[in-house]
Amino acid sequence: MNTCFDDHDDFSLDDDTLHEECGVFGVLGHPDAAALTALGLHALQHRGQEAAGIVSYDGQQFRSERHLGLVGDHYTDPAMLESLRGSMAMGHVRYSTTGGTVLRNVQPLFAELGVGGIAIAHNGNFTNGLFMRRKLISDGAICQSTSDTEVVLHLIARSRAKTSSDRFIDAISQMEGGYSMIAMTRTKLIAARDPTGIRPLVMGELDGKPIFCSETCALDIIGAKFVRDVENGEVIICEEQPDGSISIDSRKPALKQPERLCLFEYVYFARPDSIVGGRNVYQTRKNMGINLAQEAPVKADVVVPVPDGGTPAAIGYAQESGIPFELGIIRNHYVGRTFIEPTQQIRAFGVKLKHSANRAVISGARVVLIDDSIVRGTTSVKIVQMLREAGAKEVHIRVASPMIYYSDFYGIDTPDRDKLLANNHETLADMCKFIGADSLEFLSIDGLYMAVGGEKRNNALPQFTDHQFTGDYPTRLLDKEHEGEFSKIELLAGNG
Ligand SMILES: O=P(O)(O)OC[C@H]1O[C@H](OP(=O)(O)OP(=O)(O)O)[C@H](O)[C@@H]1O
Ligand SMILES: NC(=O)CC[C@H](N)C(=O)O
Repeated sequence: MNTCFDDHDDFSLDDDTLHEECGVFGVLGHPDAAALTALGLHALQHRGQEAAGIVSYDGQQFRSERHLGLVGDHYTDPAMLESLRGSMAMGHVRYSTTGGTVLRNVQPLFAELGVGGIAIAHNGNFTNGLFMRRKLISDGAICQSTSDTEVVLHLIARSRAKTSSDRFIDAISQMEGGYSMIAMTRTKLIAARDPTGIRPLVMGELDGKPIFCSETCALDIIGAKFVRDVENGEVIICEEQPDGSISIDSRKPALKQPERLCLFEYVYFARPDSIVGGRNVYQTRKNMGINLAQEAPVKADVVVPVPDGGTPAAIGYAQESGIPFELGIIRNHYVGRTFIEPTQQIRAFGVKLKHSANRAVISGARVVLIDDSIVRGTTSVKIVQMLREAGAKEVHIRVASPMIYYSDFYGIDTPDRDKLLANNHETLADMCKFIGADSLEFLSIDGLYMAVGGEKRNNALPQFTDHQFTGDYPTRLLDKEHEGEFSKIELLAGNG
């Protein structure tokens, strides 16, 4: 993870890591707006651990706190929450996809415009962000960050539309890629989801006041009710009226397209207790395990998950196969997610810090090891070795998603294609040999679709965004097509 230096703060589209996503939260009309936002962000922490920010509006002025680090590192301080006064607040937890981990890129981003102040927060990644940025800069724009999200602020500033919400709509209509966004003006809280609906965004309600957030787990933590998903291509504008009531206006500026939510939300990103696209994530992961047991059975003594990601699928596999589920690997919870570390060397070390074998279960056993996904294979190699050292007789790996062949450009930021295990090896047998397992099988794409949506993939009109597995990108990839042209831009060194 880069913390402050600009040699990492560039515009390269591919790096070595498979990043998380971001999480967004916003609330209007509640006296404890900032505290609710801090709690919501805490529930969304799994979506991004680099930085967290909150912006509030107290009727007179906007207040902002943006910090590198975890929500709990900063927003548990009562004085800090006290300073974020006002009944409207929004926040963001970040995992960078465009622009490094430096303070200037921490969201929400804020700008003072002709129409008043506006703050924006973004989960996703624009596939024409660098292209638009170059256009804006040549037109005189002065960029303060290296994040793709800032482009939206410039487009709002330049829009000829009259109201701030119309300007926001005008701005996002020019953007392509994946985005779930929240924006806040002096009077309005706005939520928007890209036309394909790649990233999730839900609407909730607490004491009659609207809330928007990336996942329902952020509603649960504050005791808010789930109202509905923000639809793909929808912009919802909430405004406090003089009598204290809140108007809610739904607009559909984009041409209607079928929704294609990203399958990786179900495979890995979303919290298991969240309801994403109307489906309980835990249940979809269990289904993946059930389908995997049907597709790739094996004779074994125990089903062992790679915790935490592999646990729900392992429960499903065990139930379907009749092989007992055991916690054969114990996870140290004081280590974060491992595939987000910057270098392969540190990653390898991280896996050891994180998992240890439970010898009492493993010794002398034929193990079916279940993981949710294999990206580079780092985790699998280490864990197989660890299980063998703990005395496992056989180790059979079963992966609850298909092989990953393609990079992501919508907010996950997968490693270069040549670092993906499936691209580095000709055959399944080669992969298995590299990992050191006795056998290796992946869930089929139809098995994954069935687990999530109950139907096989409709190849003519796929129900989900699944480019990691299929190479079928639901939007143009303009920045990728012009990749070489964006690499070097001068930037001020330092953290601010
Ligand atoms: O093949 P690799 O490059 O090693 O990446 C894949 C691994 O990374 C993820 O787990 P992560 O370490 O993020 O932990 P989690 O399951 O606890 O979230 C995923 O669940 C796999 O175990
Ligand atoms: N992972 C994300 O959703 C990142 C949002 C935005 N593209 C950023 O880099 O800040």
